[in-house]
Amino acid sequence: PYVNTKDILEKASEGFYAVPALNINNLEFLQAIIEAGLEESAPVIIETSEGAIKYAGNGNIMRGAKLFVDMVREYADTIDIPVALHLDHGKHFEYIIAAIKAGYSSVMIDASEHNFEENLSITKKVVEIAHSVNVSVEAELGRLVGIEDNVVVAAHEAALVDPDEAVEFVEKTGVDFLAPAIGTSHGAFKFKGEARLDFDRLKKVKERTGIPLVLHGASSVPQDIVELAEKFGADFKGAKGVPSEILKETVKYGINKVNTDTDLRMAFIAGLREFLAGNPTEFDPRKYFKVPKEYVKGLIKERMRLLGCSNKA
Ligand SMILES: O=C(COP(=O)(O)O)N(O)CCCOP(=O)(O)O
Ligand SMILES: [Zn+2]
Repeated sequence: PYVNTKDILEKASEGFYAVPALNINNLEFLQAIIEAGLEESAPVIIETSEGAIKYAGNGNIMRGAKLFVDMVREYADTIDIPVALHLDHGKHFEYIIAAIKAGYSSVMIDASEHNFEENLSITKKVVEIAHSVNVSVEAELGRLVGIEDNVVVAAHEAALVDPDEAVEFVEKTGVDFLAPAIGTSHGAFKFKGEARLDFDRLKKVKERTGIPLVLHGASSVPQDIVELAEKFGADFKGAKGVPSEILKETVKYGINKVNTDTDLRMAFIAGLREFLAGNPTEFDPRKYFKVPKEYVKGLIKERMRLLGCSNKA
């Protein structure tokens, strides 16, 4: 069934596990995600960024949002695992309102580049609107910056979440789940040196707010996938993600939604490059997208098990 993201995440928070939030831009990634959820009997959170909505709607925001709601609802209403659709990194009202109008389960208002007061007032406004039509809301405190080479430069320190602000922020905005910046960053090149996240801040935010928490920039960038893609012509030199054991630690300290996009992209491109190299005569997308989808599905199933949401549907 199609559910509210908040329902999935409150169960995860109570059960001390996490659910991957999986980004889509097209049909194939959605298919891989749904199949993985069914095979793992796990709850599924699908999310689309503003860029994905623009891409699917060819620039028409309402069309893009409606396309994703229709695709996801058609699947969700015909299977027995809970499925939610979330707007990821909503920064502009036209996307946030379009997502709410189209029928998204939840929206993120990402006002983290503003100062605390402005982030708070913008988030409060979105929560009032979204809650009036039973849509749940995610917000972000602090900014996504890698903790470079173990030296947490003062500037980065300032970018990380301030646990003292988190309580006031959650109380005054009524936000349903929160993304505290603890040292991750988007993409495949997250750390130059050793991967390090600020668990101390994470623990404090969880203790003080008690609400479901979100980790952005959480992809692991598995080396075997990187090597497979490079074997068939990719150049991902220096790619490094969040090691699995560190990801597991974040769940222990209160993370319940784990944003995962880069890993899906890496699995897909590795599978696609491998298949195309071995099948020069193939030109049917239903054939040449099959192996990439299998790689994406396999990675998602592993991640569901790592995060503890398998058999939690
Ligand atoms: O936190 C993440 C993904 O983190 P990852 O890169 O570690 O997978 N996300 O919110 C996904 C952001 C995708 O945005 P866009 O479609 O504009 O590229
Ligand atoms: Zn993100």
